[in-house]
Amino acid sequence: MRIDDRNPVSGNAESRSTKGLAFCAGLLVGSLLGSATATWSVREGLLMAAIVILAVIVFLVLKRHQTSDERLAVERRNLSTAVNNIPQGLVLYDASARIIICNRPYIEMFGLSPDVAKPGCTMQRLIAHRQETGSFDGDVDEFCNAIIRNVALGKATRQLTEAPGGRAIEIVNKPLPLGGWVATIEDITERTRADEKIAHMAHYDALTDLPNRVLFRERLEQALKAIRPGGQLAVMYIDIDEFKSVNDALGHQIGDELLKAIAGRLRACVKETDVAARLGGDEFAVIQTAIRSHTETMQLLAAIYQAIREPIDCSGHLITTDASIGIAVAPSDGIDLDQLLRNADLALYGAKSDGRRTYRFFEAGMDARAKARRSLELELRQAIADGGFELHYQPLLHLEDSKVSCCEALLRWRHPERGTISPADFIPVAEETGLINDLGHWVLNTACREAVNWPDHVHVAVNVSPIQFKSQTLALNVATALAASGLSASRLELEITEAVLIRDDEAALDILHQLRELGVRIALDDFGTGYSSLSYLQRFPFDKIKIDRAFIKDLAGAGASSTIVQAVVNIAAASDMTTTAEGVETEQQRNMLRILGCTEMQGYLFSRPVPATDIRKLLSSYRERAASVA
Ligand SMILES: Nc1nc2c(ncn2[C@@H]2O[C@H](COP(=O)(O)O[C@H]3[C@@H](O)[C@H](n4cnc5c(=O)[nH]c(N)nc54)O[C@@H]3COP(=O)(O)O)[C@@H](O)[C@H]2O)c(=O)[nH]1
Repeated sequence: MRIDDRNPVSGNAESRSTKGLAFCAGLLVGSLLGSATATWSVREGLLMAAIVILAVIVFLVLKRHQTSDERLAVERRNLSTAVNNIPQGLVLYDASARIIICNRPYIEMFGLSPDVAKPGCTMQRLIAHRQETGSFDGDVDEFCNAIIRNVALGKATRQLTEAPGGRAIEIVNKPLPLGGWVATIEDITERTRADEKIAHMAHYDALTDLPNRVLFRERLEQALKAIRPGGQLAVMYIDIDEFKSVNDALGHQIGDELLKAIAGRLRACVKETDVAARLGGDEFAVIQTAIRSHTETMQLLAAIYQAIREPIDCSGHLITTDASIGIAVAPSDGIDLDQLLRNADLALYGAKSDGRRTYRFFEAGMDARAKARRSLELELRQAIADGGFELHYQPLLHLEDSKVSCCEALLRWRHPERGTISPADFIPVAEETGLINDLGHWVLNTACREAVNWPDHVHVAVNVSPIQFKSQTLALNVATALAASGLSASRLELEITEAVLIRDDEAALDILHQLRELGVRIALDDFGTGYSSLSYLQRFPFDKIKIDRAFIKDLAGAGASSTIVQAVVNIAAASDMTTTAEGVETEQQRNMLRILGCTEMQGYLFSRPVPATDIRKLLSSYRERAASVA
């Protein structure tokens, strides 16, 4: 490429000194010739001397010129190297909009001909050449005139344009103090991509590529502003139930896969104008816009539940999942962004409090309930610290001979103001907060210590929450409680619900086997509620099935309860499991259970749960009592 051949460094100083030297030489020769009035030989000598001096001066002048030219050539080369090696394109225009310098990066950036983009070329011609070669799309004169106008006003301009290959180019034109201007041209493709990437990262979740909380709020803000009179939008907060247990049991990689799959399914559920976002962890959210009726929100909810509940294959693990969803609708539940979100959150809290796997629309009063629950949590912590709990025991009887075979330990909270609080009210809060681990530990130790006082053949049953199965120390705690109390392992029965086995939870199964190896008995509690899949019975060889009291209540009715109880009894017997009927309140129920072949009964018919002192008295006299009720 040829850049400006003219020397960017001024040559005036050089020529001034050369002229001075020649002037001095002329004066000297003139004065020598003028004063040559003496003899010829003298004149001849003087002439020779003058010639010699002149020759020396001419030599010196020429030498000086040569040195100056060489220096200028070096400077020109240096300048050329410098301007051609900066990463930016550079064009220096003079005041008449002609190129003084046009560097190589500029020519290469736009794929131009060096024969056109060279010193002396006008800006119009250069831009016209860019148009011919496809790197300029627009009106050449209009473009050039706009820059020239701004330069005349002393104003810098900045333009973004596209170079061949789709690269992003930024052109900055800066007027120079002595006229003309410099145009710097930078390929900002990578910088633009990096900026776009940073902007994307700031607004999208890295794992699922769904909008994150920041973008979710922005979109909600826009959607709220866009609500027309009579229009509505719904905000859904979606919490994946028991996600943590998947992470804990199967590892974070599987957890991530699950979240990605759920994100994909949510994305597929919403329409283009809606938003599906991941707010963090297992929290997702949806904005449903332009709703015309409540039915539309119900339809979207149904679609979301169907999508989430469909089993998901994560690296060979078929995971069944579920969700709690809280919904707030604008404008009825609030038109202010934060208020609407607070209400959706309260609705979610309501769904979780009602046992999860369900949805709740925001209702006035939810705030008060949430506050009450929070204060319950604080009081629960205090009660654990103060020892505000006690265990009651409810006997289980052999249906055959009415002998007490076991007593179930049932937790009671003696609240200083509210009296005894039912475990049904505080166990869910204890599970949510993780306090169940401390409580469960206390129950286990207290029950074992109590049971050593009972007749040897009477077992003690202790409820174990699914949350306790997430702790790696459950089997160790059980072993310690047995050792500390001296209770034989075979007298301890642990009651678990199917929630422990609801996932493909190998870790929970491992713990069950560890417990079995200790010699304790494992009972499947509340059978008949929830999914009640018979596959749970195949996955672990339980010692006992406790049939939920809902079936016992309807035993004498026209429904299918007795058929179901019979089926469970048969399945259990075939696998050497015993059966306990829960909630037996009448003689009729007891008689039917005997006929159906059930092993044990538990219920108010024989005894309500009673304090430890009462159970001791009851056990010491149970022979007589058994005889009297038989
Ligand atoms: N993880 C733990 N859970 C516990 C613990 N202690 C109790 N619980 C669970 O709380 C739920 C409610 O228990 P509770 O209010 O004690 O109710 C028990 C009995 O009182 C009740 N029952 C017994 N017989 C009858 C009857 O004839 N009729 C009737 N209406 N109710 C009756 O049943 C509850 C025992 O149920 P189960 O555990 O399924 O055998 C309850 O789910 C407890 O499990 C604890 O320490 N840890």
